[in-house]
Amino acid sequence: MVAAGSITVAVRVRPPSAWEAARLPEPCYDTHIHGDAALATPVNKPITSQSSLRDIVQIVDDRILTFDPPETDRSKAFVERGFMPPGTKRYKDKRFMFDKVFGPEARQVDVYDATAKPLLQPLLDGYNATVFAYGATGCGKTHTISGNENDPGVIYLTMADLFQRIEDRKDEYIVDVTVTFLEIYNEEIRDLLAEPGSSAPRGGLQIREDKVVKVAGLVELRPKSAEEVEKIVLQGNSRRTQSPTHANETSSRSHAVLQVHVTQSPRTASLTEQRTVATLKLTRLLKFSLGGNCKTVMIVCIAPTSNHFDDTHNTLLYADRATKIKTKVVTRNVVNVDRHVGRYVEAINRLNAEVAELKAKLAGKLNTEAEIARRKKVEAKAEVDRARNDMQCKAEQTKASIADGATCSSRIDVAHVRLQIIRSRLAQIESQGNVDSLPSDLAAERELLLSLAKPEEEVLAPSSAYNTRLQRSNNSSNMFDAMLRAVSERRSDKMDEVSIENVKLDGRYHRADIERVKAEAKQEALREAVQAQSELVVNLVGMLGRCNIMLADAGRMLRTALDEGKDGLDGAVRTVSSSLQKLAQTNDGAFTELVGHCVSSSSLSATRPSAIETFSTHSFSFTQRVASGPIISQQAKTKINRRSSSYGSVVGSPGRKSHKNSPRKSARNSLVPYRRTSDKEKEKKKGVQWRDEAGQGDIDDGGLGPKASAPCTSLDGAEGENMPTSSSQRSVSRAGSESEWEDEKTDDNVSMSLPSAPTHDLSTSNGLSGKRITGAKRPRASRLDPSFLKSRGSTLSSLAEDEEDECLPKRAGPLADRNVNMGESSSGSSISSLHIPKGKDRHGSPSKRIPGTPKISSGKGGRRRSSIGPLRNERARRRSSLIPQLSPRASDTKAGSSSQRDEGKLSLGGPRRVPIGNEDMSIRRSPAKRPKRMSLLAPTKSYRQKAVSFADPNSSGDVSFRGAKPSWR
Ligand SMILES: Nc1ncnc2c1ncn2[C@@H]1O[C@H](COP(=O)(O)OP(=O)(O)OP(=O)(O)O)[C@@H](O)[C@H]1O
Repeated sequence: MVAAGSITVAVRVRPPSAWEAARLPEPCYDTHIHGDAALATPVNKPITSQSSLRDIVQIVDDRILTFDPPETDRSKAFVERGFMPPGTKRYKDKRFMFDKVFGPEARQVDVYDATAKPLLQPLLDGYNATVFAYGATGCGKTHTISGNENDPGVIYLTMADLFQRIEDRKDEYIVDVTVTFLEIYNEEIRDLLAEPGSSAPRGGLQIREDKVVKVAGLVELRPKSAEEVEKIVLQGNSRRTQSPTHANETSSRSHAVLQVHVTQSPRTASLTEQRTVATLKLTRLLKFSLGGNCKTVMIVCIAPTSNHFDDTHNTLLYADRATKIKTKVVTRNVVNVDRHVGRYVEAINRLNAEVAELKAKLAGKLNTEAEIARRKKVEAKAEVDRARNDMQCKAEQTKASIADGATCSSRIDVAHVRLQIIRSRLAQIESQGNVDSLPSDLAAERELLLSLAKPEEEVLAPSSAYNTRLQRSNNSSNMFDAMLRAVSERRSDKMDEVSIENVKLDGRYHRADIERVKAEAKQEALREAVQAQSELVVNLVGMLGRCNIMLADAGRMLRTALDEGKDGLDGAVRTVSSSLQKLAQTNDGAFTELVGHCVSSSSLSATRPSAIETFSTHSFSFTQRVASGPIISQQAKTKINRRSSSYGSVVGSPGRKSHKNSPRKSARNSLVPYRRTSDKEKEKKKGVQWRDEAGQGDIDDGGLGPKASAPCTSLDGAEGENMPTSSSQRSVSRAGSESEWEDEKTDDNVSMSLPSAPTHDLSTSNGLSGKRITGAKRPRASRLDPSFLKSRGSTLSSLAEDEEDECLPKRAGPLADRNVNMGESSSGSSISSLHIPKGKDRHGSPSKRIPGTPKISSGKGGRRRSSIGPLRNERARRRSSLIPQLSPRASDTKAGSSSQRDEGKLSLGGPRRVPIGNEDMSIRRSPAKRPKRMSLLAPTKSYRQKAVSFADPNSSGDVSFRGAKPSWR
């Protein structure tokens, strides 16, 4: 409800017409009006005496005007009004104030904005509104309300604005607009929208007044736009009754009323519909529109010149009085329409249509939302795929480089470790005095170590290829990390949280994958290094072991020859010399291949002290286990370190007290890192079993007796009684004793220190399995016995004969030559020995026992177990320390019998007798037996495939290491 108020009164002063302008004394207006109502440029004409008109309206501001203002020029005032007695008011000089005053220059839209426009919103809210023009003839009412095509008036501007607002609220309301247009002339009402010629009631249309004033029979039109309304108005105006007046050639002689009915109802209609009804437009007819329940605007039109002096004066007086009119409270026209049952169908249909319309809108909206969600999903997936591809491509690009870097890193680490150990040993050597005066062996070792260090130093050099590749790899790794970071943290409006998380996860996966590749590359590089190192160790151990055998045999041979007298000494010396020379050459070959340097060139200078004279023991110890195996307890380690001063103790072993008395055992233990404590008892037991089973056999101790030290001589050939008792010396004996190469098989010491290393086929060596005589305290058959060597093809003899025997295949490599005691002996020794009749050699000649060699006993009572036979009896076999074997099967233990031995036909199938030696052993008991032997000396299958034999094809057991060339650099 709008509070009570008054009629809004606005005054519009039209410009002077052309006629008026011609009679005005001076160009006091910017524009003037021609007879056709067009504005014309004023003519600057001088004030003349013919000027008969004057301006009677002076606009003070937008709300105040002065009617008939006084003339400031007194002479001119006298001319205009003549003599006026004193006290008489020559001019009206009356000031009026209205709600709005428009001057002649005001545009149509200015008038609309200040008058009709404020009524639109109340109209749509259900309030009545009326805009009407008031004024004398020819003062501009029609121009203001209707206007013309070129300058539409308030009606057009109002309707245009109304339809626009209806359009804006059409989703909420149903708005119905109807228009009627009538004129009132001579108290008769004529329908201006009725077609010409249509019948009209005599005396005009009738006004019926109930709650509202209505004209019966009026044509109602429903325009949909302002343009339609404009056409309606122009057409209606053309049908108005016109008659020229003195002031207006086209003067409308009637009052025209354009009524616009706006009915508005909400779209959510119910059984009771609430409608707002409002009516807009004009003049006398509008009883309820002027002083009733209506918001009214009166536009007062006046002429500016004295030609309409009285009309203007009266109009202003009337308008001034209109401002004093107080309207009653304006209420909103709300009508509750109770529908008739018959209209329910209409309402339902409308509602159904509305529901369908809303459903369609909702479906469209849902479809749109679904489409948007789908599109976002596709875009997010594309973004994720792009990120994944970026990471995948980069990972593929850099994986190889990063893996290569990891390999280089491992190799550099290995070189570090190697170089550290080499330098440590060098420091030990050099701490023993001036390098120029070092004994020849130390000097040779030093030179070897220097050569060994050289490639490692090259690897560690900052400009080395490994370091360069490592640096390159680090760069690639850094770039890869940066790329992962960038992609993982890439922000895109197209990706949701899940997509971002997926990309991050993918980044973490690639990072982990790269780490896996690096770890695998490192592991592989380290594995290769360990493999190369293991092969080297195995090869060197084999080579060194054989050297020791050679040296021990040489010492023994010389001692024996010395005991026999001068005749034998010369031959022995020559043999030993030749063999040692050969040994040194082959070792040099091996060293040259291994480290690129041989030991005999510079270190053996005449100025240096001879190693033979100066050597006492090896001065360094091994602190690392070479082989894998059970972890040695700290206590055991302590013992090892305390004891392991021997060059020969290449493998740490738990110390045992029995080593003091059994250097061979210590040697065995040095290759067996783990033994159970029960071994001790078994060793004792085995010591008893050295006698033959009949208890009649002599233990061939070489005359030294049970208390003699092992015949494992030191390098200077010292015999057991001269063996050092210190731990280091014992170690030397452990390494240097031939007996340590004997095969010892016990049930509980099968674990070996080098179980997986590709071992050379030492089992094929004639001396290690079949010919070695076990028993640390037993003097064994000397291989230096010329006849023995000749007949058995033993080490030194074979080497000595190598020079003469051109038929022997040449060793292709230095490491192959480390089988210095193989050669032809392996091919025939064990086999031929099997059938040696008692007292005869392999060629059937009567065997001649050489002093110092074990007796080959014959007969029951006097038979001695041969310590040099290709096959050993049970005791000998059980003491084979270097050849771990599986426990002999029961069948093996049953196969042999004392009777067989009594007959001198020692069978491979004898009790606990295991054939060790040539693979092509013709009397091999059973092929199925051989794979059972887990001998260190038995090559693994893979190694066999790699190995190439350079031995006599007949000596199938002589498998050299040529094929297993060390590659640890
Ligand atoms: N503001 C104005 N600007 C320009 N021309 C105007 C203006 N007002 C009126 N006129 C011109 O004056 C003349 C008379 O105007 P109009 O016909 O509107 O008068 P009226 O008040 O309607 O007269 P009647 O009552 O006789 O019909 C017309 O030619 C019209 O074009």
